[in-house]
Amino acid sequence: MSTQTRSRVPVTVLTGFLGAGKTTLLNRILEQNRDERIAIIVNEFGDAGIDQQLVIGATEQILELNNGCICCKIRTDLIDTLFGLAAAVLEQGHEPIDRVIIETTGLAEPAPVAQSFMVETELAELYHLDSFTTVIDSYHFFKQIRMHEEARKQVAFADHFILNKAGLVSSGHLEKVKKTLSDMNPGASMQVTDCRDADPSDILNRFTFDLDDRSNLIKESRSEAGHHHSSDTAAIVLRSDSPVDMKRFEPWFDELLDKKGEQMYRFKGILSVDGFDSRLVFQGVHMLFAGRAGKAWENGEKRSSEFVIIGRDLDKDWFQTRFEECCITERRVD
Ligand SMILES: Nc1nc2c(ncn2[C@@H]2O[C@H](COP(=O)(O)OP(=O)(O)OP(=O)(O)O)[C@@H](O)[C@H]2O)c(=O)[nH]1
Repeated sequence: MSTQTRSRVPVTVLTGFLGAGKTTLLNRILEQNRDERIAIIVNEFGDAGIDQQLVIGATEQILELNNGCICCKIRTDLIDTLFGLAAAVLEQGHEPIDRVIIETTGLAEPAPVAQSFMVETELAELYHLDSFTTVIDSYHFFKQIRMHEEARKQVAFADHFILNKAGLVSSGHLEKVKKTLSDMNPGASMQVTDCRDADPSDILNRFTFDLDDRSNLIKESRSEAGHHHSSDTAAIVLRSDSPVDMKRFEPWFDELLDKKGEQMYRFKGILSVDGFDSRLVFQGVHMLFAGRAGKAWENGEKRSSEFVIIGRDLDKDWFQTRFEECCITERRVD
């Protein structure tokens, strides 16, 4: 490793399809590396800032690049953010940061992130791309690579794979996932690790990413005439300031998973539930989901709910109407 390499700030990119386990892995790294000053850059698909609320233990400011995919119009925002971080240290005397971790949206193509470092030579003088770790949802893997070009590109671009959710699949299934990954990207290393227990030293300071090695993929991505997500993929955000009535929400949600689970690639919600003093946080991928009690509402704090769904053929008006029907807009007098 050259002296120049050591003096540059390492940048780790966490990619992986929607719901693969990137935020879980990021939280694990943050919990285990409390001594480091880590700048976190997250970006989300759609107009929703829920991810920021799901990242825990972050000591640093989370820089969010919203309203788009990192590979589309906001690539300039990423470059500006990285220059801004460096300027804060070099020109404004802020304490130096030890590393940057970028968590891309599950629908991001990774090539344009690397391209920023290739094109912006000044950026490459300040930062060193450490690795592109792609988190694999072992359970939904085959469905995702069959249906989504973005998932295939994330596999092709990785220099390291984390095979997550291995506990949800048989050993035979897991072997097939491994074989497919090494056929698709023979050079990348892989490990089977639950993101909740991952050892950050397996992911950070790998310095295995080689820009030259990926230059063909980067060129390919640039030469594609415009970049398109699977045309029917969209994010909808449902909001309400009225408390959610769980007696109405639960049956609707069950019906939703049953009838529209296939179309719902990813969903996350933070709800203000009638009669509960804490937020209800839930999230899922297709038909699999989990919920928990989140942060308590402060006295006098404005309570509201947000439910984000990324999927295909989603009729926003229908979802919003049905969601509002689950909320208590006025007290009924029995
Ligand atoms: N069973 C199981 N669930 C997991 C594991 N890792 C993560 N999850 C769950 O999978 C869901 C998605 O995890 P996230 O870490 O939010 O995934 P993500 O890749 O950040 O999702 P997006 O940012 O929406 O693309 C959450 O409900 C997690 O609790 C795992 O190893 N096993």
